[in-house]
Amino acid sequence: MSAPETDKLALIFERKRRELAARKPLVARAPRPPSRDFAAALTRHRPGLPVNVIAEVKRRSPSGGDFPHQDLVAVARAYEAAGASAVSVLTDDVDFGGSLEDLLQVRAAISLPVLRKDFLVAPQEVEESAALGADAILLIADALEDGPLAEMVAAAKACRVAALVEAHTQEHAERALKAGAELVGINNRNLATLRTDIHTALKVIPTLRSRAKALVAESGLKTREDFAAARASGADAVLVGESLLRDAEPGRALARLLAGAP
Ligand SMILES: O=C(O)c1ccccc1NCC(=O)[C@H](O)[C@H](O)COP(=O)(O)O
Repeated sequence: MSAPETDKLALIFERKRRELAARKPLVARAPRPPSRDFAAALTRHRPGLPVNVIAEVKRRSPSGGDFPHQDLVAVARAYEAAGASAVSVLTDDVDFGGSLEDLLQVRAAISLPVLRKDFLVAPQEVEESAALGADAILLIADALEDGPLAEMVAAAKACRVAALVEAHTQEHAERALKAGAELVGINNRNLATLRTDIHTALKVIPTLRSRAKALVAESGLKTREDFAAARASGADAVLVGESLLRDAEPGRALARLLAGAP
């Protein structure tokens, strides 16, 4: 494996640290809106649905290149109509073509809880995300040391924004719990090599079931069988982006998966 491939996550985090050091603190332009309950959306039992879905919007990704849908608000509205439980918005610009403005616009257009999916490196960014109106943030255990991870989980609790703490291995999932995480995501994508294997989540999630408030299987999920396997492993929700965004109609693609049609 080439160095850039093996080091993708590390490179993103190095860039994020440089960006944070070079900018001024973000100030919200409007009062923080009442937050929407992300944890409840992940754990709500919805009869007839295979699993709760956090449906993702992004313009591109390092592994997937450009996606055909650039109007993220329209896609998010279609996800809501199709039965998504929450929406994830990539706010990283360089690798995903996103922004905080996207997050605000998507949130204003729908009534579901919205996850800020980014590569946050410091408690300041947790506080900024909450002030700007994110209902939830993603933290990546594989890339954060124990101290900063625990500080960021604590910052999220203090400013009442839900923290979904993601890990790619059992070891990092244990670190996430030790840091105080209540919502844990197992990412099937190895963020060093970018390859996905859904068995990653299927193996780790059952070991966490009694220790987390909600569990999420992330990345590489494409079929209703994948959804059912994630649910059977103990996942409350799945996080799905690319397989929906490759469809000419992402909302219809989600509705088909939730309804079980081929
Ligand atoms: O998706 C990438 O290429 C990627 C590269 C480097 C860091 C993170 C990356 N993706 C973040 C995610 O894990 C996904 O956006 C998310 O879990 C949805 O996955 P998918 O359904 O496979 O789009």
